[in-house]
Amino acid sequence: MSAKIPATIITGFLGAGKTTLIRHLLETTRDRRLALIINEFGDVGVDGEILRACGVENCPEENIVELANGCLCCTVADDFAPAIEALLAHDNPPEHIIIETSGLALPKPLVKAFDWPAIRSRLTVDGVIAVVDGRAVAEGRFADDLEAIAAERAQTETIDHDNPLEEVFEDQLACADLIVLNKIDLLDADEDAAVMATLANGTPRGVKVLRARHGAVDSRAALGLSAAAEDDLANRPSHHDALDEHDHEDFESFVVEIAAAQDAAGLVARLAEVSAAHDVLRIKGFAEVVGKPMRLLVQGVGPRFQHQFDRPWGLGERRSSRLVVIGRKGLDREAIVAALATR
Ligand SMILES: Nc1nc2c(ncn2[C@@H]2O[C@H](COP(=O)(O)OP(=O)(O)OP(=O)(O)O)[C@@H](O)[C@H]2O)c(=O)[nH]1
Repeated sequence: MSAKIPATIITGFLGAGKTTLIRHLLETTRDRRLALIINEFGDVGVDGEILRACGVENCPEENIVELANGCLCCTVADDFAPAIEALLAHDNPPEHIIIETSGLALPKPLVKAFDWPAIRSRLTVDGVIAVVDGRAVAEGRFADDLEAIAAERAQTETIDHDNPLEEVFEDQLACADLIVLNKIDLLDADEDAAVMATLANGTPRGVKVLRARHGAVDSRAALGLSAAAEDDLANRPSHHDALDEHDHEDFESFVVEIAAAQDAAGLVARLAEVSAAHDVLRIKGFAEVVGKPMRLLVQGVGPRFQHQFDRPWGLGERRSSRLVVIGRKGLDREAIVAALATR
């Protein structure tokens, strides 16, 4: 039998920089044919679009698969396994598969899926990479007490689920074989040192941390870890170990279509305002700006927004402004839609 194909699972909280890291890996990995499986929360394929736009030779379009129906780990039989089958059936099957999980997904159930006979016989988890938003951690948004949690976890089977955001973040770190501390350009030296210390305390297995700006890590350090994570599940504690199925109900997303914006800066200011007022975690999508031949890519992570014109609208392409909004369960959808509709 031929050797198993390695798969790298990229996890990381919403907006941490997973897509940016993958883009960098696509552009800098020359020695093997890659495939991508992208799992997004919400049904606007923003990450898929960004990655397809790279147009790299060693990862042709037919090797980029988007699975937008819910979380990969819950749709293994229906979506994930068939997607793998299809990729491996290509004339030139990939030599390495990169899987981007949605920012709210727990990585461990996906690693477990590699234990399925049909997958296990052909693939192995080369490594789980957790991308960390350095700015968010510096602001104490996810990592105040990783050490305490690790200690508590060692003593008790389960921990009360009173903060799902932290749980997702901690599960991602606990499952990682490599941590990429991203967005260090947004940290001063003291913050950088503090975040590094927090991560060192919060990773039980002494996992290596690579620091990065815009996901720029050496692909030789990120791919080829040979971790065989599917054989090492016991060392990857999860808040959800006691549950058969994890719950996705803590978060929700919806897509909102708005009118063309008068100008890009105005649109972004409005989005930032709405995001802050309604405690939105993530907004991303493409928008039309009146009089502009190019479409605008808009990305917000909490209060920080970025925008750029990413490509011209195609001939005959319907110009629209569709944004996916992601937040904790209970988002005031009506109010958000109404606020975004205001010009
Ligand atoms: N300043 C700064 N911004 C970054 C860096 N890396 C990524 N970003 C920006 O952060 C935003 C989110 O990046 P993505 O790569 O889309 O993050 P993601 O983890 O794929 O997001 P989801 O798939 O929505 O969870 C984008 O606007 C990026 O341009 C970085 O190192 N520094």
